[in-house]
Amino acid sequence: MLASKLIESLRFKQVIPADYNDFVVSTVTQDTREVIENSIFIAIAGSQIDGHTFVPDALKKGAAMIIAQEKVVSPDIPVVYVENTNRAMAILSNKFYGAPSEAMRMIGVTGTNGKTTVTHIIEKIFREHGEKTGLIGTMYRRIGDKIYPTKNTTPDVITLQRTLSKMVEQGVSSVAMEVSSIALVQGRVWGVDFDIAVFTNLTRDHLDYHKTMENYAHAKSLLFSQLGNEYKHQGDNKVAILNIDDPMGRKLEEDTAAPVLTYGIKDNAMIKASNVVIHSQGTDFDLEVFGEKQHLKVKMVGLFNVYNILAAYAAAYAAGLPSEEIIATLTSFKGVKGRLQLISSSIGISAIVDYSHTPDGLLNALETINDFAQGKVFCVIGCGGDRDHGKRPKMAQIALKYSDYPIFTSDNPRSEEPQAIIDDMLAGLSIQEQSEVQVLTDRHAAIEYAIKRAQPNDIILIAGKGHEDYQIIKGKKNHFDDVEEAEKALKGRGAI
Ligand SMILES: CC(=O)N[C@H]1[C@@H](OP(=O)(O)OP(=O)(O)OC[C@H]2O[C@@H](n3ccc(=O)[nH]c3=O)[C@H](O)[C@@H]2O)O[C@H](CO)[C@@H](O)[C@@H]1O[C@H](C)C(=O)N[C@@H](C)C(=O)N[C@H](CCC(=O)O)C(=O)O
Ligand SMILES: Nc1ncnc2c1ncn2[C@@H]1O[C@H](COP(=O)(O)OP(=O)(O)OP(=O)(O)O)[C@@H](O)[C@H]1O
Ligand SMILES: N[C@H](CCC[C@H](N)C(=O)O)C(=O)O
Ligand SMILES: [Mg+2]
Repeated sequence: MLASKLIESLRFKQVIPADYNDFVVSTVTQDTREVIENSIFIAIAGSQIDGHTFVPDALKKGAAMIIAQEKVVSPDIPVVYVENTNRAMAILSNKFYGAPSEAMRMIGVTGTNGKTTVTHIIEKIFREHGEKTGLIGTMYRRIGDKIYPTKNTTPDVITLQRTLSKMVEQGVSSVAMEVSSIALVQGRVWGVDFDIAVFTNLTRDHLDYHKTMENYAHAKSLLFSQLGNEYKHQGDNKVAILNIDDPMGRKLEEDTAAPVLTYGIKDNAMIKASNVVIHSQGTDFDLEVFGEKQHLKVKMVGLFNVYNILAAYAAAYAAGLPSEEIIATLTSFKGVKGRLQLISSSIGISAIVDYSHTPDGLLNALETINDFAQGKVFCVIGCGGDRDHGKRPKMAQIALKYSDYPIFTSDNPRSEEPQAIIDDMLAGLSIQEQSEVQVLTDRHAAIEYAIKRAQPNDIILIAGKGHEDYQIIKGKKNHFDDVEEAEKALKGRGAI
């Protein structure tokens, strides 16, 4: 595509010089490490560094045009000045990659907890329906069966549009995508034409970034306020899917211009679960769709997973898939790696690896385990470094209240001192309560300690890291896998 054609999509701009030599754009990028001959380099004011300082680097590597919002010195190539380079980046990358989201059914899932789980269930439903699917989220980007690594839950807008265009090329028709609050604020999904937007829940997380719960809630609401405002194509069928047991779900009903499909357990939702019975191997409940009831036995455990299942059902229902087909997938779905992942053993001691790294996630995981535990419950828990400090004392209180043996350890301390993070956790407890906690900064030692002390029928929840196969200590990333650690420790006790 010619540069002049591409930048036509930026309505308000100043191009200096106006009479530049046109060229065929090789790529659009915000990162000088990706600049090649004839690239357009977009300078972004980041949280660490100002991308405008990389302009000389971009020139050296062959950039042929710069998009900037601050004055830059570029004697040889044209500079396009815009008000906001983040917005320009969203517009340009969408156009450069041929607006791929418009060619597929896009399902965006937002909320504090459950995004990864819900997107995986949705993906599975559309796959079993016979479609080629795409998945974008915390664990990876997946096109059909091929997995690509990811840095962010919701990628930057260029990586996102590039991924979507690859999906279109490869025949993907439905995409399930996690949309994080941070991505919404940073405009990483501007220009993405969502058909279905799903809200799971809102509880405390990411306050290091958003500062207040109001900002955090506003961020989540952006997915819904962006939905359904333009009914530009005939047959446009936008739907907002909302958990109305969460006050934020009710609020979003007012924010969105799209038709709403509600789900929940407590209130009178359109898609509703009742008579929920949780056991260690699964959950039974009645699914009511507009009043029509049927009994379901699913393999996923826990009340929160009933919410995740309702959300996924609603998304597939909104897309017009037959109910029997959706239910067939829901009842066979075994769950997602690192989400209440059970490691049972021949000695009757079980470990459960779960990605609960928020107060609400931890509370849900422990309440679920307490529902079916026959013996004692151990809880190995730490909190991530360089993240919201406020959640640390809260998670400590929950671990103490809902487990018999809380063991405080490290999650990913990142740049922080491991003991300092644990001290923040302990600060949430009284002196008496602190004496009831075992502290072992080394996560390997903490898991081993819990498994060594456990008796048959006891359950050890290893919380916070789920699918992660690494641990970041003092900025260094080492291999670490909670499931492997649990299996090793169980073997050490004679389990086969
Ligand atoms: C705080 C934050 O959101 N940071 C994101 C942001 O980076 P940044 O603003 O810090 O960028 P920067 O390092 O200051 O660089 C500024 C600019 O200079 C450019 N640059 C930089 C170096 C260089 O040599 N050349 C160059 O051109 C960069 O490409 C960038 O355009 O933009 C980057 C590209 O889009 C993101 O990868 C990065 O996410 C970092 C890795 C991160 O940890 N983000 C977390 C907080 C996050 O986004 N989490 C959410 C939620 C997770 C969940 O709940 O599941 C997520 O969606 O992942
Ligand atoms: N609907 C839910 N409500 C509350 N807690 C949940 C729900 N679903 C999952 N959880 C808990 O939260 C943890 C994370 O789940 P999941 O990975 O699906 O969420 P996520 O929103 O993708 O999280 P992240 O923002 O970290 O990517 C799970 O391990 C579980 O303990
Ligand atoms: N998406 C979340 C994941 C946290 C996982 C936890 N293990 C940690 O490292 O804090 C974040 O980046 O805040
Ligand atoms: Mg996720």
